Amino acid sequence: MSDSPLRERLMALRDQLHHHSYQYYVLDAPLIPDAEYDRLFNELLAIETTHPDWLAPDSPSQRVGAAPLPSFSQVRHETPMLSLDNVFSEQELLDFDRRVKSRLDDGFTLNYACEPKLDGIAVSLLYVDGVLVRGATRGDGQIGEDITQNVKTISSIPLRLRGSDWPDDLEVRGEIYMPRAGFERINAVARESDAKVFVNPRNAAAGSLRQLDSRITAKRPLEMSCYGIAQQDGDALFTSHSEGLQRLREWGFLVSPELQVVDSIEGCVSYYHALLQRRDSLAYDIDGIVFKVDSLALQAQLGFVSRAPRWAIAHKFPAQEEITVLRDVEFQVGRTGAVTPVAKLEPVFVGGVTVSNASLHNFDEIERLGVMIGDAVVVRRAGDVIPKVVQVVLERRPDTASAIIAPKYCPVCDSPLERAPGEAVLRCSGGLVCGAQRKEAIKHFASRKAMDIDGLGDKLVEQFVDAGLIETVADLYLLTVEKIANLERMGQKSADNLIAALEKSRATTLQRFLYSLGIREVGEATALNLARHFGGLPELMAAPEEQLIEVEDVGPIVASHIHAFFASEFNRVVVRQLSERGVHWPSAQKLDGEQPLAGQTWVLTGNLETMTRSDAKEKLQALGAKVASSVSAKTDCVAAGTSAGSKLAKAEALGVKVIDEQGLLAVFASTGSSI
Ligand SMILES: NC(=O)c1ccc[n+]([C@@H]2O[C@H](COP(=O)([O-])OP(=O)(O)OC[C@H]3O[C@@H](n4cnc5c(N)ncnc54)[C@H](O)[C@@H]3O)[C@@H](O)[C@H]2O)c1
Ligand SMILES: [Zn+2]
Repeated sequence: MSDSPLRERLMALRDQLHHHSYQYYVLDAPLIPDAEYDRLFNELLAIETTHPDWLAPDSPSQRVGAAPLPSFSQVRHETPMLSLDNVFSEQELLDFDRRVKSRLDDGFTLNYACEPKLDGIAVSLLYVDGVLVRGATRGDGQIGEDITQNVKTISSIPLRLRGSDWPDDLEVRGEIYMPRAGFERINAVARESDAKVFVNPRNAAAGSLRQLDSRITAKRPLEMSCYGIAQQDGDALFTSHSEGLQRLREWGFLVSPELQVVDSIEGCVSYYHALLQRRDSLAYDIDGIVFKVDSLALQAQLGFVSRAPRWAIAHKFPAQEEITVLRDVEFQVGRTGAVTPVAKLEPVFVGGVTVSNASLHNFDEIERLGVMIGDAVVVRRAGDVIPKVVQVVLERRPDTASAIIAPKYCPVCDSPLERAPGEAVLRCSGGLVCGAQRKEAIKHFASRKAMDIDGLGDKLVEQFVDAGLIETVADLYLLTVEKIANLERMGQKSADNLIAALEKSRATTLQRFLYSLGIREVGEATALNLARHFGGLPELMAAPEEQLIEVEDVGPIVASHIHAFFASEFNRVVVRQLSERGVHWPSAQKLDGEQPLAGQTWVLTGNLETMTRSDAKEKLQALGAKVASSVSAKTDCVAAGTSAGSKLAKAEALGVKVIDEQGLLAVFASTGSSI
C-alpha cells in the first residue's frame, strides 16, 4: 500500500474513533461493542507506530476519554486521571515486563500488584479533613464532571473516613460499577415499563451515575471499588501501591478482595488464568486484569506517556460482547407452548465460546431492538446466562435487510399461534396436539394433584413418548404390562405396579380431571370452581365464554383459554377417549347430595342487615349454588334485602321465586350452614 491510502485510512480511523468515543464517554450510548472499538484503536496505533511523523496531538491515541458534558459543573484534576495501555496476549504481557525492567535502574526488586479490571467508570473522590467534599468523573483526564451529589448516594463510599491517620487532603480513585444481578433487575423493570434498557452493566453504571437528579442515581444498584490514591507531592505515607490499598480498606473503602501481590510476571500469568476461570461466577463484570508495579519508587522511575502510566498494564479478557450478523430467526416452541424467537448468527467467539444462537426473548424485544434479518448485531454473553442480542449496529445495516415476521402457525404442530392482549409472548394454541407440549402435558396429567398416577415420573413419561408408546394422555390407559415390562429400567414388578396405579387413577373427581387437562391458567382452585359451577363436563364443554365468566375467579382471559381448549377438535377427542377408556368421577346428582343448592342459580339484591352481600354469596356458593348478577328466566331464586329495585321487579315479572333476608337465613339454617 502506498502512503496515501494508508494515510486516508488513518484519517478515517481517527474520525470513527472520535465519533465512537463521544457516543461512549459523553452520551453513554455506544454504537459498537468494545471489542470492535479496540480493533479500530489498535489499527490506529499500528499505523502511528510505523509513521511517527503522522502522529497528531488530537489523535485518539493521545487522549483519555472525552470532554465532560456541559450540563455538569467542571472539576479540574490536580493529578490527571489517565487510562491504561492494553495487551491482549501473554506474549505482549511478557514484552511489557521486559520494557519495565529495561527502564529501571539496576538492583530493583520488582513486584506486581494484580487486580481485576472492573468494567464501570473511573471516579475520583476528594476528602478534606476526613470528609468527602467532591466526587468527579474522569472526563478527558484533565477536566471531569462534578458528581458529588450522586456519589454520596452510593453506600460503599464513606462520607467520613474511619480511623485518624489519613492525610488532610486525600484523593481516592476507583471504579463505580453495577453488579450483574442489579443490572438484570433494573433492565427487567425497564422492559416492563417500556423505559430505557441498558446494553450492559458498564453502560447502566455510567447512565445511572451521570444523572443531573441524584434521586435517580440513589435508586440504582451502584458500588465503588477503589484501586488507587492520587499521588500527593512530598508526603510518603507508604512505599507501595498495595500498602496504600490496605490503608484505604482501613479508612472504610471497598477494595477488591481479589487483590494479590506477585513477585514475577509468571505470577501475573497465573493470576490472569485463575481469575479468567472464575470470571463467570463473579458478581460483576470484569474485562481483564490490571498489573501494576507495586513499589511507588519504581513507579516514579517509570513515569507516564501521554495517556497512560508506564508502570501498569491491562491484560484484557476475551470480549463478552461481539459484533456479528443475524442470518435468520427461528421460532422454538417451549414446553408451555410459548414461542421464542431464536437468533441464528454468523458464528462468533464471545465470552469464551463460539456462539451461533442467541435469545431474542419475544416480539416486544424484537421491536425494541428494531432488529432485522441481515443486520450487524451485538451479542453479549456474560456470566453463565444464555447469549443475547443486545443491540443493532445500525450504521452497518445492509440494503438487503428484511423484517422479522411473526409466524401465524406453530412450527411444530401447525396450530394457530395466539398473543393475548398486553402479553409479549406468542403461544401455540394446540395444547395436547402439539408435540412440543406433549411430554409436559403428560407429566402434568400424571402429577400428584392431578390424576395422581403413582410411579409415573418425568423420566418414564419421556421414555414412553420417545419409544412411541404414547402420544396423548388418553394413550396411557391403553398401556399394558406386556407393552411396558420389557422397557429399559422397567421390569415385571414395576410394570405391574404402574398398570395398577393407572387402573386406580381412573376413578377421580371432576375437579382433578379438569386440573389434569393442563388448560392454561386453570389451577386447582379454578378447577374446583368450574366443577362446582357446572356439575358436569358436558355442561362445561358447551358453555360459551359469557357463561364461563360467571364462575368465581374466572375472568375473560381464563374464560377464553377454557373455551379455546374445548373448541379444539383434538382436545375433544382426547377427552372422549379418556372417558371411553374408563376415566370417571361422581356424577352431578351425587354432588347434589353433598351440596343442597347444587345446580341452582341465585341472585342477591338489596341491603342485608345481618350479613354482607359477599358473605351471603360465599355461603350460597359453598352450598353449591351459582350466584349470578342478573335475573333471568333461568334464575331459581332471588334473595331480596331492603330497598331492592329493578332486579326484584324483574323477578316478579318473570315469576321467579323471591325470598327476603329471613327466608335466606332459614335456608342457611336448614342446610346446617351457620353464618
Ligand atoms: N464501544 C465503544 O464505542 C467504545 C468507545 C470508547 C471506548 N470504549 C472502551 O473503553 C475502553 C477504553 O477506555 P478507557 O480509556 O477508560 O481505558 P480502559 O478501560 O481500557 O482502562 C482504564 C480504566 O480502567 C479502569 N480500571 C478498572 N479497574 C482498574 C484497576 N484495578 N486499576 C486501574 N484502573 C482500573 C479505570 O476506570 C481506568 O480509567 C476500552 O475497553 C474501549 O473498548 C468503547
Ligand atoms: Zn404447537
